[in-house]
Amino acid sequence: MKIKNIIKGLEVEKIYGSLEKDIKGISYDSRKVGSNYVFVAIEGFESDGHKYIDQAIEKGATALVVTKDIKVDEENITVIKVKDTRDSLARISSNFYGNPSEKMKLIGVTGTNGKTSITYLVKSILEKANMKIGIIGTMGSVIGDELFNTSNTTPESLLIQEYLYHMIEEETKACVMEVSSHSLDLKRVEYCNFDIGIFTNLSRDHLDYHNTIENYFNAKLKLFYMTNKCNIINIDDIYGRRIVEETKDLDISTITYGIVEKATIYATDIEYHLNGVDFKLNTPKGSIDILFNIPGEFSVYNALAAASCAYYYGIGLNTIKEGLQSVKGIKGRFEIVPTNRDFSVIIDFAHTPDGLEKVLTTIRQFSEGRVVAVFGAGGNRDRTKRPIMGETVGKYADFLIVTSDNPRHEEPGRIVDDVIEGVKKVNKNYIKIVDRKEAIEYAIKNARSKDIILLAGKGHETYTIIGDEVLPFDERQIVLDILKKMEK
Ligand SMILES: CC(=O)N[C@H]1[C@@H](OP(=O)(O)OP(=O)(O)OC[C@H]2O[C@@H](n3ccc(=O)[nH]c3=O)[C@H](O)[C@@H]2O)O[C@H](CO)[C@@H](O)[C@@H]1O[C@H](C)C(=O)N[C@@H](C)C(=O)N[C@H](CCC(=O)O)C(=O)O
Ligand SMILES: Nc1ncnc2c1ncn2[C@@H]1O[C@H](COP(=O)(O)OP(=O)(O)OP(=O)(O)O)[C@@H](O)[C@H]1O
Repeated sequence: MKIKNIIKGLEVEKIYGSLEKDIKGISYDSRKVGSNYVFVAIEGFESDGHKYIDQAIEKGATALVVTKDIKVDEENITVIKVKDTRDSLARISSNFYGNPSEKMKLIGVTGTNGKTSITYLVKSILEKANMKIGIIGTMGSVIGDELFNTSNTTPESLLIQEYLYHMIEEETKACVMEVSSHSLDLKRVEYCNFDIGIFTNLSRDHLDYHNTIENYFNAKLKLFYMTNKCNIINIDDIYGRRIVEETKDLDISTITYGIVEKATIYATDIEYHLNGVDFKLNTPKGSIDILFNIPGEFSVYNALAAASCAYYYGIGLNTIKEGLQSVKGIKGRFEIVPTNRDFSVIIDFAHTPDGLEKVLTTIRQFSEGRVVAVFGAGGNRDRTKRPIMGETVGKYADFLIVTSDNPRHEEPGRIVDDVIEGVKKVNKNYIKIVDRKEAIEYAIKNARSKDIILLAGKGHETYTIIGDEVLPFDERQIVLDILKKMEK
């Protein structure tokens, strides 16, 4: 594609050199530049892409997108100066891949908790309506029948556009994408043509990045100004109500969902049990009973969000029911590990104070024995939430084993101590076992009849991150190995 076509719609300050060159690819990482590429120099948090321009040229870049004045051989290298290279990366990536989001139904899901769960529920319902669906999110990206692992929940704009392009090639009709607050702030989803935006909830998280809850909220709010057709909002959440208020003059539809406040789509007759939750799904076009296989009130909210999306697309109640009921579980979300013992083990991805509260209150509803929590907090991520997580778990669990969870570059024992600060305020029944495998072993070896052991934080992850190393760590397998060892 010619440079002049790639830069269509780009807000350009200055251009040096020819726009007639053919471009074979785009990269914002000098190490990944190939022959006849555009290199986009980004001023990041750790480093500055402008420092790597020589390397990018050596590797074959023939065009540069920059924010700073630079000196290069203008005969051979085209230089495009812009105000914002993250925004420009999104624009040129979308152009390069033929603006794929305009050729499909794109659904964005944002909020602190529930994003991944909702993407899988939406996929299940739309598939029952015979639509081929792609996913972009924490558990990787689903394109056709393949799963591609990504390190971010919402990848960089270049990768998003590339994935959407491949989805179109696979004749995918819709894509449901988790939209993190970081991605909204860092313009990864700019120029994505969203049909629908879904808001789940907002609670304390990522303050290492956003500093204040208000900034965090404002980042999320951006999505609801980007959608073209419909915003789907959890009206029981205080921030959900703010989004409805702030966007009320936009020329798009709003569907609210909830259990408490008056909503367009709502649940009644809710009956909770350990293996799921039954409820009546009410819509302006009628009601239907749902037997949902993931327990907890939070699951009702996730199901309502997915049902609202399907409802907007005119999918009938019976198909919505079929789609919701055919989800037997989502990996690492309230996943019950089969132990064949008189105690239970549940793996759950809860890693925020709110997520932990939701999963523990759900367990509390059915527990006949003790609730034992094995959990920790991630390293190099929001430190302020650690004691709050500790206090939350301290409130709801009978016994706590505080351990590691992806320490990254931090000293694991110190992270555990940060969590224990909060635990101590409300509960004295805890121990510190920094090694997570040993912590799980302790919980299982000391389990009593009817105990429910919650392994919180890792969810679907089958690895642990220590320093820069990603080491195998599959809690399902670890539990089974410990049980086997105990049989000997
Ligand atoms: C804070 C943050 O989000 N940082 C993201 C950001 O990095 P950065 O801009 O700071 O990059 P940098 O290291 O300073 O480098 C600047 C530029 O120089 C380039 N470079 C660097 C070295 C070199 O040799 N050559 C070169 O060209 C880099 O490619 C980059 O373009 O841009 C990078 C490229 O897109 C992202 O990978 C990176 O995400 C990091 C890995 C990250 O961990 N982000 C987390 C916090 C995140 O985004 N999380 C959210 C939410 C998850 C949740 O909900 O829990 C997510 O969506 O995943
Ligand atoms: N609607 C919800 N409200 C509160 N907690 C929830 C909700 N849905 C799920 N959870 C809890 O949060 C955990 C993470 O759920 P999920 O992966 O769907 O959220 P997420 O927003 O995608 O999180 P992340 O972006 O960090 O992956 C679940 O394992 C569960 O404990």
